[in-house]
Amino acid sequence: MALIGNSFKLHQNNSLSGISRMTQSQSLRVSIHLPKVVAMMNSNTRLERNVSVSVESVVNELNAPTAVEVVDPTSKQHPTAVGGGVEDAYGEDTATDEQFDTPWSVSVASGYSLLRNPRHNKGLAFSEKERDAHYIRGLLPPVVVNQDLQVKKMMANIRQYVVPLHKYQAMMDLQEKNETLFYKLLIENVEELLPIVYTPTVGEACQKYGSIFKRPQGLFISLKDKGKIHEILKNWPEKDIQVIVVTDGERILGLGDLGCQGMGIPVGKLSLYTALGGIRPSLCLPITIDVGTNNEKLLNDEFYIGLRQKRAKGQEYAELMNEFMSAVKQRYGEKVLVQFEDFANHNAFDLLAKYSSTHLVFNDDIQGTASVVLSGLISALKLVGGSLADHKFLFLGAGEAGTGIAELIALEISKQTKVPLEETRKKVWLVDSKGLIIKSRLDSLQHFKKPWAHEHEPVKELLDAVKTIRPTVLIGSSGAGQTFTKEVIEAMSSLNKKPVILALSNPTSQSECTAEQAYNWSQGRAIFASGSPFAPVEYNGKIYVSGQSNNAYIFPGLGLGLIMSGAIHVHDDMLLAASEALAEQVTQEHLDNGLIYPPFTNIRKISAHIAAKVATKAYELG
Ligand SMILES: O=C([O-])CC(=O)C(=O)O
Ligand SMILES: [Mg+2]
Repeated sequence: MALIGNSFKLHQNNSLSGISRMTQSQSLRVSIHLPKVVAMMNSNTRLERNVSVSVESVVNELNAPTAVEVVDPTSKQHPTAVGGGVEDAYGEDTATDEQFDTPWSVSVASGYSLLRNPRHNKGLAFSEKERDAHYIRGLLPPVVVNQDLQVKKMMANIRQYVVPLHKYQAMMDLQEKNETLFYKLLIENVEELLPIVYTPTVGEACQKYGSIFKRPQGLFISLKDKGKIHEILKNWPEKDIQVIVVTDGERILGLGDLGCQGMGIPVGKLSLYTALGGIRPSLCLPITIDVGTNNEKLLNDEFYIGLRQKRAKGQEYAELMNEFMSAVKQRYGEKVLVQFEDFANHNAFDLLAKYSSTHLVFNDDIQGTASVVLSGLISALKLVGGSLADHKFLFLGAGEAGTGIAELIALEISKQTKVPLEETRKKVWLVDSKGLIIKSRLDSLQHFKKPWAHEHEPVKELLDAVKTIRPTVLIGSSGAGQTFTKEVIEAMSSLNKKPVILALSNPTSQSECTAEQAYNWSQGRAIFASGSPFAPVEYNGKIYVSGQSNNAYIFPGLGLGLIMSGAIHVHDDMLLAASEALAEQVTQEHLDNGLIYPPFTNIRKISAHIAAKVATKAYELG
């Protein structure tokens, strides 16, 4: 691995792709040295042989937005020959494509076009020398400013907007004009800007995507493109792609079917891959698969940007997805990571089951959310006491997030106690729209709910389920806002000294309860976290700061670890490793303040830790 053994070299070429494979015996050292590698990816320094990197530099370097290629000089191949996520040192994963087959060629922008190229434009930060070298003298006013001043000005502009959607639009405009500045802004102001480029504002942006649409972002693949998907991938200007986030827009956050307008989600998720995980933007590809929408409002909206037809399903849907998945592997190799995002339950589980053995895929809503919640629970145990096995979990919502989290909890208990999974699942109960999931409902249950059907009398309402199951942990994954009522939280508080309450649904409007409600109704005793952020709450003269239980803590680091290690499959143990790595970042001070997640301000360091643990696990797994 890059820096181990001091026999490697870093080139200033903005890429992760040169990280080469390691043997299994080296895995121990990965866990120690990987953060250094992560740091190096973000530095612009050219490191020659025998350079050692201090641990402090990791944290410093993580704050620089651009990435650097890491190359193993012992490898014969040049990094540009890479087909997938890492250098193909063993010739295993060369994509079957001809690489130079697009009908146009890429040239380095200069002059006027350089100023209109978001990837290379620096605006007023171009130096005198650069203005001469790139033929832009005269195209800019004389002043030369540094990036810090640019950040200061942009933040002042953004703060002037009162409406979050306007802030979102300003951020998207910046991404279109000066990508480097966009990421610097996001990295340096992560807590302030995350709610803008991500949940909750991105939800509203998707709802209004057609009417605020200016320039296309990402790649749109629709039913009309059947048989041509591979050609379409070639139209994308970058050939070396390492992460794809794809949606079909059928279940955007808790907002339902937004069809083609779901594109805001892959775009937002991938900007976090860069800002939170240090992955170079050009390696990231947002994709929306448009198979129609069942959202009547959108179908009748004159500004709707997608296909005006009902959703394709069954064979037609499966064939398009299959063509897509094959084309992706053919074009980018077996090490390209595909993150499924915001698919509806009925497709999400099937797609994951179908492609997890042939592709490097994970479903963020099932697995990413599970990993972040498990991590929060590991930390919560330090506040409430006991081991996971001592607790009882009740979910409202038995879809992707609910059953995904439930399974990871049961798996972790099983690992800790050596009790079979079938038994540990009995610690976990789920309520769906028809009530408690129980044995007598087995025949009519969707397949992903069946493992959670335990022996019990029918219970219709959540409140009654709380009273009869007597959970210590209540988790909302229903997509339905205001479902943790005063009575529900009071019941949880009468059963538990410190009830653990997680209201995971996004955006804020869909949250099962607000932070204020959780603290007020539990008389300040709840250990609370939510999917979308809430401002601190004052209760009885004390300030309560709640954590954000959102998969954004996990996917950038998980993805980075997968890419770095050259993994070709995602294993549940990697998700467990990510959970533990995140929980390790929660300090006593955080816990003393009731926080079960570390603040987002340190997210790049946190992602580096997660990546290191995930990569270590990948090597352990062979
Ligand atoms: O996007 C988010 O904030 C978390 C998530 O995956 C979802 O709610 O679907
Ligand atoms: Mg999602």
